[in-house]
Amino acid sequence: MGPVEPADLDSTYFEAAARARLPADIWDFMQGGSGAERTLAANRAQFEHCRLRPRTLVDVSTTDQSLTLLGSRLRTPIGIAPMAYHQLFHPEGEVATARAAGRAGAVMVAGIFASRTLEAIAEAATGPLWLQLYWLRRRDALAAVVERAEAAGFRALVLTVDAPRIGRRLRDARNGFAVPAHIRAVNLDQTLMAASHRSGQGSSGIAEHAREQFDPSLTWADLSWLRERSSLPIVLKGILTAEDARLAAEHGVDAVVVSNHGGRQLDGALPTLAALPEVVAAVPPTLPVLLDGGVRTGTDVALAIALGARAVLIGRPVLWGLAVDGEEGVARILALLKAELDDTLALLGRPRLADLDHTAVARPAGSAAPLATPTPDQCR
Ligand SMILES: Cc1cc2nc3c(=O)[nH]c(=O)nc-3n(C[C@H](O)[C@H](O)[C@H](O)COP(=O)(O)O)c2cc1C
Ligand SMILES: O=C(O)C(=O)c1ccccc1
Repeated sequence: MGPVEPADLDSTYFEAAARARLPADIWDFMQGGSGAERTLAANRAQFEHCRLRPRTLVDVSTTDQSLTLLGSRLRTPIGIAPMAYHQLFHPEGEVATARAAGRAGAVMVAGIFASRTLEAIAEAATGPLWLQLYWLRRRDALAAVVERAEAAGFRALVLTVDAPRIGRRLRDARNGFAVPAHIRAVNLDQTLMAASHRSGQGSSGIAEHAREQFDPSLTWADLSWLRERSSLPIVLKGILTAEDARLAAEHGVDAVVVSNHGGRQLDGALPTLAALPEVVAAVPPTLPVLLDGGVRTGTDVALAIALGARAVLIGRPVLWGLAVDGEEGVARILALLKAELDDTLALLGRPRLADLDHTAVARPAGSAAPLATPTPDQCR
């Protein structure tokens, strides 16, 4: 056998290759964060800051990264975060992403701003699909999408709660970013979408669109509206505090995603890995907590799971893979992350996900002892 494709040794190749292929404004839209991009950087920095405590002389001849999440069997805790308009990155869009997710045995969260129909995505998928929602002023349009998702076989609804409006994305404002006319959020009534395709004054088409169509009056009391319309599990995405985690549990949600939207919403918000322990501590142990934001390696996945996440979602690297080689590119990204996680589990002496607890994480700066219990300041 010859040497392995250097491309498949880590995800940075895909990042560079995607940048070389994409128009500069689409690259900026994808890669960028809000404001000074402090939270975008902090998500990565927090993972860099944490260290693992490997155990030895553990039988790791069999490793296992499979799990059951909201009733679905998954071959990996690494899933695909909801992202708008995959056709910006490849002509097959979400259909290619769904095929790759199925091949990996990974969950895919499709976005309400998907550029392919829910039915086409479901047709292509061979693994579990969840649908992400924004709280639209047009509740009839939201209800229609929920009904179609349920009919198409989607298995959970993921309501994004960190975007009553779009964050100040300076790159998009400078570029006057607008979604190209031929790429459409086909699951929504086109009469609602016009603003997305025009660049606004000192703002992007997406920000203008959200100002028109997103309902910023959403509160906890509105969750019952969604409950009444669907029997699917409900997941809240964008929880960063113990207070909101407690409220989520009290309101009967089925899971939460610790997320700051990949540093694209509130700049200055805390990094997700730092928020994770307090969220985990605030909810019953049976309530799954997921995390996204800056997860780039198998080590990152293991750190998140050790600090209490049941699974992680990957954002931008999936789009790098999609831009580089469609379904095949996404499949390669997922295979790479899974292989890295498999190596991490073996070398860490924790061959199953259930073996990964807070004792696998060291305090920073070389301190050997784990904290007795995970606390909000663990590995800060
Ligand atoms: C291009 C792009 C589009 C996104 N669109 C959505 C969206 O429509 N809905 C949503 O809830 N999150 C959206 N997100 C946020 C992701 O779901 C996720 O929280 C974030 O990308 C995770 O961070 P990471 O990219 O560092 O992995 C988007 C992110 C990117 C990069
Ligand atoms: O959520 C996002 O980050 C995002 O970029 C977006 C895209 C389209 C509509 C709304 C938000």
